[in-house]
Amino acid sequence: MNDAQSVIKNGAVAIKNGKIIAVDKIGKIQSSYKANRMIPGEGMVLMPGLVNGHSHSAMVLFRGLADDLALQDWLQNYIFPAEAKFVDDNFVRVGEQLACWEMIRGGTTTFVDMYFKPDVASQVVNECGLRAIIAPSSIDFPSPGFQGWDDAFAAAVDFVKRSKGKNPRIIPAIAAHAPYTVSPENLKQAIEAARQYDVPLTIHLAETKTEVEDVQKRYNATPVQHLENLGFLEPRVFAAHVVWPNESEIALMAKRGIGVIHNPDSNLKLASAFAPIPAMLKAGIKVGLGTDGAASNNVLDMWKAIRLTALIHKGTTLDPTAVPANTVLRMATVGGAEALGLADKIGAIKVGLQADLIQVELNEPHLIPIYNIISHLVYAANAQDVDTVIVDGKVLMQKRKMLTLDPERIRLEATSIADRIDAELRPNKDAQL
Ligand SMILES: CSC[C@H]1O[C@@H](n2cnc3c(O)ncnc32)[C@H](O)[C@@H]1O
Ligand SMILES: [Zn+2]
Repeated sequence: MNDAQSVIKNGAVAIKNGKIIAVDKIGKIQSSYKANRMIPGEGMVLMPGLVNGHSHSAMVLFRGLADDLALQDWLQNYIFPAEAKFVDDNFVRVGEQLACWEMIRGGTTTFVDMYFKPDVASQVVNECGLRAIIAPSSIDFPSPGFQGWDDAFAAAVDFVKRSKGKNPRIIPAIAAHAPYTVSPENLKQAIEAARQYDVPLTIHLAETKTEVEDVQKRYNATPVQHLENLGFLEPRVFAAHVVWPNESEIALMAKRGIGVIHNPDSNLKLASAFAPIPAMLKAGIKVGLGTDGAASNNVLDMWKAIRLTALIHKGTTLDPTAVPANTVLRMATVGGAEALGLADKIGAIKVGLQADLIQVELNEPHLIPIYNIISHLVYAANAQDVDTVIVDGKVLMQKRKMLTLDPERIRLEATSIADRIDAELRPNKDAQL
């Protein structure tokens, strides 16, 4: 994922103080460096860790709770009520641990968490060793722990002020839910705070046709144009979904330099439609990939997002070259890093970048033979093939064994929370079965 997209056979990487200091053939690396620790890589590909640009991590505890619904019905009638009832510190602690376990297992090394209880989320991220943008989310009506926008937003800004620059792996950010749930005045507050504290800002944008119609009716503008009218669009902003932009909005997003995070699984499951990714890439928009939360996916599996991205746009455009394999792999790594404003730190195997790397095993039958490694990573590999995960030079998983989290304890705690949710939401579950 360097500029030339080079593939080095029998390569090696030297890491010092969490950074990549050399990339070359193994012979050259071994003759130039003496390592305290060597991680073997025979039969594996070493690649940059995956960048999940949009998730609501702790929602893993709502996985499978409400399927086969359209976004507004899903949110208003199932997810918001469940969040009001169950999301507290313990829910986020256990949910975040479960999400981090799933993401490390599948080779994600950086993720964006747009959710609640950012201090709890940050503690889990700090302990498990991943890299994250933690974006506590504000919305105009009551959300877990808050009455409405004012107190939620004040707490989010307080989190940003307290945590900025404290931990190089945790980047605080501002998040406003969406143009249909946040007033124009509050959207302006959000971008002003992001500017004042020099942090990223994320938002759900143009996700459904209903949103476009609603925003048009209320503000006499389509969603992206509405944000432009508020002076909201600039390179620190990255928007999730953007399924329904018109041509002039695509040009506008490119001109303003905002990032877009494509979430194909969620867009298909909530029947939102297909985002015009080929047109956005052609316009020069920085496009990354995300999973969205596990209540609308239902897994935090970037390989699934990669595969879907490579396939669906061929189908919608009737063009097999619409989004080629190397472009999709770029979107899942360095392209995502660019969209999040992190390309100076992560996304590629390049000297000077942080050592956020994964090893993918190539010995399973679905990966034999190998003519083209990029083809395999996009069209054939899956999360179970990830063998080793390294972030900032620290090994978080090796030989598929989690080194920084306790899966057995997480499984027990997650199951016990889910049992309580199930008992409250479906008291007569056994009778239904
Ligand atoms: C205030 S941001 C967190 C908020 O967003 C909800 N959410 C999860 N997925 C989506 C989506 O695809 N579109 C809009 N909102 C979504 C989540 O449940 C939280 O309440
Ligand atoms: Zn989302």
